[in-house]
Amino acid sequence: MSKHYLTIENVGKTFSSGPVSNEVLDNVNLTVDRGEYLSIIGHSGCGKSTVLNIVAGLLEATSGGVILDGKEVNSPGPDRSLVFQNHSLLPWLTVYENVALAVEKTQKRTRNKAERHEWVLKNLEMVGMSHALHQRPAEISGGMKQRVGIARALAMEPKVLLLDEPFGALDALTRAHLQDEVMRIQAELNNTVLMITHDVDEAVLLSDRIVMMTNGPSATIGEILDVDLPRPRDRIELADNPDYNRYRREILRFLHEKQKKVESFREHATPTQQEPTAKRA
Ligand SMILES: Nc1ncnc2c1ncn2[C@@H]1O[C@H](COP(=O)(O)OP(=O)(O)OP(=O)(O)O)[C@@H](O)[C@H]1O
Repeated sequence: MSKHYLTIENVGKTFSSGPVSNEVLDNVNLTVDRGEYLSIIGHSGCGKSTVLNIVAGLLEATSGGVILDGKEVNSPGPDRSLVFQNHSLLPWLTVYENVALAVEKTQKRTRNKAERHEWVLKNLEMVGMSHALHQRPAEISGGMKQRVGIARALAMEPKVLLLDEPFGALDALTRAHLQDEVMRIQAELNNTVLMITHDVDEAVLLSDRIVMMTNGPSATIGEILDVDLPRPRDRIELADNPDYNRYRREILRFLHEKQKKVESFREHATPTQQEPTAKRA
């Protein structure tokens, strides 16, 4: 058995539609330790969400598999909670009820009614949403909805928190604020986190390691960067930190090189090759 908390082993994924098949992932191998904050970065369409969805159990790998805390992942489960770019709150429920519903589903055996109530309040307090318990999603801002989504995910006490561009739809100031909140919460809870992002600064600021994916088709892990910056991290101070800037440059270099390869492929491809994400089975 792997000593790692989360293991993604030789994962491949091919989507098929009639005679056309699209090998999105090939031989993805990754291990994540307990309490680690790991980001996945890569060009649009390379297969980042596909990796996350396989870990979430929402998609089945065509080859290989995922092991979390010694158990193979075969379906979605409360040990993995997902936060998407666009909130997925139930619009007819209040902020409190949205979190309470997840707590009812996952904590009934471990907490009694009063404890579950306190737990909902605690998680909403952690993300700074205690003032809006009785409002519905339509009555709060995008940043507030993401906060509630994060509270709901945390309240489930997952073994791994899966974040799919959680700040992607937010304006720059709200995003910065929420990133700081997530760092504070992470310092307190030490969750195991797998996050997808397009944002190089966000990846360096939040992560212990950054996984850089190659472009598809048949995307895999290109490089992994260890981010050895002391915590707590302060975005203003980091702007002048030579290591921070070196990490940023390394990611940008990787992404730039991969982009050049795609452009050169497109320039030299014959018309039948010009659809890099779809190939005949
Ligand atoms: N359910 C599906 N059925 C068929 N093809 C899919 C499915 N999900 C994803 N794909 C294809 O897999 C490829 C990778 O998609 P994915 O969403 O994983 O990429 P991504 O790196 O997360 O992209 P982005 O950064 O733009 O969100 C794309 O070509 C996409 O069209």
